Amino acid sequence: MTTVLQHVVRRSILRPFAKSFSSGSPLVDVQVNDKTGVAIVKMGRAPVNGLNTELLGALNDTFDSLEKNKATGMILSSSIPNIYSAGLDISEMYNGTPENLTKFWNTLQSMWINLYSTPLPTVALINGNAPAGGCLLAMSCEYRVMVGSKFVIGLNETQLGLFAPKWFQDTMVSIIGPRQTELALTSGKLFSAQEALKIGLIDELVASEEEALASSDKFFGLFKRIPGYARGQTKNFVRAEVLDWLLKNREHDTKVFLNSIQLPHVQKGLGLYLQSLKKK
Ligand SMILES: CCCCC/C=C\C/C=C\C/C=C/C(=O)SCCNC(=O)CCNC(=O)[C@H](O)C(C)(C)COP(=O)(O)OP(=O)(O)OC[C@H]1O[C@@H](n2cnc3c(N)ncnc32)[C@H](O)[C@@H]1OP(=O)(O)O
Repeated sequence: MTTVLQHVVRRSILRPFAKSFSSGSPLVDVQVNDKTGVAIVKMGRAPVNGLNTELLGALNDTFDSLEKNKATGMILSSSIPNIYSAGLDISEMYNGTPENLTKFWNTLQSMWINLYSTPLPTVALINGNAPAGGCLLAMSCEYRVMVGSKFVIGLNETQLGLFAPKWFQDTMVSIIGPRQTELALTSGKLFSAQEALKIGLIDELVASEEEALASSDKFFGLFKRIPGYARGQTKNFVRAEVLDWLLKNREHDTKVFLNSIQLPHVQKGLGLYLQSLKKK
């Protein structure tokens, strides 16, 4: 039997996410809680939320609009069952022209800079697998809640014959430290939910989206009495080192990406990996 309290709690979690806010893209759904001002942003690019130029651009525009429209917080999640994001869309990196590869990489950099540095409090509600770029999205938020114990998360780039760029690596170092990051990245480890919780890569593991929303509410509640400017500046200082590297080295980072990704053996590896995914 549902108690009155359970009913009230359930209603307060589920009902208020009613006001839609157009992201301007069919790939990103945004609902703003009209009482709290918290936005829930759901990626919805079938089949696996592969991060292509279009989805990355749509996310970037969404983050901008939420800041401009004075949202009070953001939950980044997915509307695709069992998938948070499969990471960068490999088809964008396979056989791409230098122009398209550059545009793709620059859009990824801009999206990350915006997400990582937003003054809004951010929660990743990880309701599916989150390899590589999917893990980067989650790690760039301030708090990570995974729903269900069957999913994996991590930077598995070396398994594809790639390496995670320095800013991906630094983002992980800032969460689980250099020792665990080195171990995880050199082996391309995908952590189970339990392992991720133990190592601190996620903050909570819950059984349902309802619980995850309640955890997010609790996280946002921490800042109720904290002036936004003080909170934002503090976040800036904590994140400055990781962020500044990319801000100062964008061109160099793009060159490293372009030069490495176009190497014949790297392209061959990507082609084989894509084929292996399609054969499954
Ligand atoms: C040495 C040189 C280095 C250069 C270094 C410079 C910079 C670094 C460059 C890049 C960093 C890379 C970051 C990345 O994010 S790479 C992406 C890594 N992602 C993965 O490895 C995940 C792969 N996918 C999966 O494991 C699974 O798909 C899944 C997410 C667990 C979901 O499994 P499920 O069974 O539900 O789905 P399918 O596997 O059947 O997939 C459905 C469909 O989607 C296609 N697909 C899956 N993932 C991707 C992807 N990342 N990109 C493009 N397409 C993807 C898959 O092929 C299927 O396609 P189909 O046509 O068969 O429907």
